[in-house]
Amino acid sequence: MQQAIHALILAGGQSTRMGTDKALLLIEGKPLLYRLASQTAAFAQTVTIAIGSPQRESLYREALGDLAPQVNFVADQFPGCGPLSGLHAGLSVIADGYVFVIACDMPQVSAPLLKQLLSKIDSGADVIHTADQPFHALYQARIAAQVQAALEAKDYRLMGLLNRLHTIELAPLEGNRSDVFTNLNTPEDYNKYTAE
Ligand SMILES: Nc1nc2c(ncn2[C@@H]2O[C@H](COP(=O)(O)OP(=O)(O)OP(=O)(O)O)[C@@H](O)[C@H]2O)c(=O)[nH]1
Repeated sequence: MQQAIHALILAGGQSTRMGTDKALLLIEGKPLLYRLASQTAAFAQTVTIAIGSPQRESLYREALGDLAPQVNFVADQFPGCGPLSGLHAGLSVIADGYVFVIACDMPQVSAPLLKQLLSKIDSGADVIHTADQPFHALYQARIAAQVQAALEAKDYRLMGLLNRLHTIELAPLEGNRSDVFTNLNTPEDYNKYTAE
């Protein structure tokens, strides 16, 4: 069965540890958000950014420049509830198919990870993830209602949600996993990454 593949970038956090908006950090002269939108647009039918607060849209449009018209921006319906709220907001506006979810503080879409996840889409599972990082994974758009139920119950744990869904957990990715799952949470993370 042919499955549509979409991308969802979670970008509604507070960046407290970084002290400045992580989505706008410059890597090789481009904002992180721009890099991820461009990398995901290369394989995804649509790219959605879960921006948290609607006030961020104009700032992020500016950061995306020429890519902005290709991107959907969606605000959280459960503000302040963390990444699960961003997952909910994104899945709610995507009609069907699988959604590749990535955090805005991850500097790189990993081709090997994507390939491993996509190898299982014929299963039709609700979620396909590796043992490394269950949020950075493929989610069926149709599970938006279950994510909403978890948020309404104030249960913000991803593992609690996954336990109620049909999931496929793949073995940890081989090779240097820090390349794939690196995320930039602090100024030290950013300085180290950009110095490499
Ligand atoms: N849409 C949305 N995304 C969120 C929310 N909270 C976190 N995220 C995103 O989820 C990813 C992981 O977030 P964290 O690093 O745990 O939190 P953060 O708020 O970004 O950073 P800290 O304030 O330093 O904890 C990042 O891409 C965030 O932008 C939220 O409430 N809504």
